[in-house]
Amino acid sequence: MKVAKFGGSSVADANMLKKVANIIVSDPKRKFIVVSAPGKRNKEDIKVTDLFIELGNNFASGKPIEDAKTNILVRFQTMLENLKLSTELLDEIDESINQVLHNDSLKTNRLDSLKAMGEDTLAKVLSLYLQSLGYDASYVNPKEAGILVSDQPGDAQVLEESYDRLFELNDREGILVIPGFFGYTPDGALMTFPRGGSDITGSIVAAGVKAELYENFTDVDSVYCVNPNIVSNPREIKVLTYKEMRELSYAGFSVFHDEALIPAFKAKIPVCIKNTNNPNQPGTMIVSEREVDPNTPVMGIASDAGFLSIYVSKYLMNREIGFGKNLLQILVDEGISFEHAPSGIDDMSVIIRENQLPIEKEKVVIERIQNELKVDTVTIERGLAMIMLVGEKMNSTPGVASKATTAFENANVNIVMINQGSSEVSMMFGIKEKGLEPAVQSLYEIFFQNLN
Ligand SMILES: Nc1ncnc2c1ncn2[C@@H]1O[C@H](COP(=O)(O)OP(=O)(O)O)[C@@H](O)[C@H]1O
Ligand SMILES: N[C@@H](CC(=O)OP(=O)(O)O)C(=O)O
Repeated sequence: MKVAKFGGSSVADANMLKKVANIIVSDPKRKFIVVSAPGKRNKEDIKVTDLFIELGNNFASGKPIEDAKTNILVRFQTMLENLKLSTELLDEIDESINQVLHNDSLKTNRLDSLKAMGEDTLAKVLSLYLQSLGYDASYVNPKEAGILVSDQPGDAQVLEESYDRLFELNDREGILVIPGFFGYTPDGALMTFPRGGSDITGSIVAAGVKAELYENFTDVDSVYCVNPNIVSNPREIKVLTYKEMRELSYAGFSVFHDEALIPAFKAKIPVCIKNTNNPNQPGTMIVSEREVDPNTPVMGIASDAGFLSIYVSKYLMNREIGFGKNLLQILVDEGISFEHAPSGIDDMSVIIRENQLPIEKEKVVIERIQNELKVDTVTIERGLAMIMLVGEKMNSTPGVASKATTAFENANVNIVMINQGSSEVSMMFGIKEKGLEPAVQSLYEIFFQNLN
């Protein structure tokens, strides 16, 4: 049996849901269906999850919630009407919103309960639609499915005991439609995964039911070796390893959530990324091992903006036992997670996502580093972008770094930092944000343009 997950773009409106239903029923092995909340119908549109977040934030700050609520209800109303389904579900959404907003025991995870309603409602809509077409389909809530998670609002992690519970879904008849993006703590509290986390649900379900394949349907024919919004018509990737895909997603390939690889990887379930608008295309397979073409040691170029670097220097830092630990401990104390920490003899940089260290918090962090670590210099540089080259055999192929630096030079982009990943499959470059697009385009040209 297969697990098929449909992302926000695949369930954005009634027309897309018709395509989704056709895909599901065209293969009887597609028994376990995981869905996102309706995503953007066009570039200017707003994702339903973002509407729920707006509603929750407005409520928390005492602002009116009516506009966001109306937008959500209209979105589902249009969908239900175009699918010729009853609109009774709208009263249920309205009622659920009110319950969540006025139940004080939900204070710590109220936003999670709201965010989850997008996927929850969509799963109900899709199962009703499949039933209206005459198929045996049912909505299965993640609690009923057995998805147990840690008590971390907006950042939940699956608990191991989920997998045995999920396996029991194999005994159920018909097509099972499960909302993605959330699970429940053992105490019964709803928690969401990080943003984009329906991919994670799909992977957990695939591992739990021991699926033969996890199909992840999105809006592109395949994973490309570079973000298609930066380079037009880039080279398609046919096969990737889990490790390569995880590195690439972590560093900016938004097509698949980086945390979604692990459950599938551990259970050895192959993943296939496919296009809902073009389902007959083979898509991209993600597997344990692949043959390496010596001409393409670099499989992909990932990039992301919105980073900052804390640069610290101190004479004889190399001789001071525990310096790195103490620096990172300050970040732990301040609740800041870091991404990379390249270091030299007398200096060390810590790369952090800008949203982890808002300007208001900067002063405290700098003062603590100065006072507690007695450093010579500490500076913070914002507006950085990271570019990651990824490929399983990249680091045993001579000349990759030199080709990459030539590409930066050709684009006239200065490299602020270089870090070779310890995983040996990636090489990272830090640059100023404004150089991101020219640098990525130049790297693409040097590594991929002349390949067939
Ligand atoms: N390297 C890449 N290959 C394919 N798509 C990419 C890549 N990098 C970024 N993307 C973007 O990811 C999008 C699909 O991811 P996402 O919007 O999360 O899909 P979904 O709505 O299915 O969850 C594509 O439309 C594309 O713009
Ligand atoms: N709807 C959630 C979860 C998700 O996976 O969405 P999408 O499939 O649109 O990336 C979000 O927007 O974060």
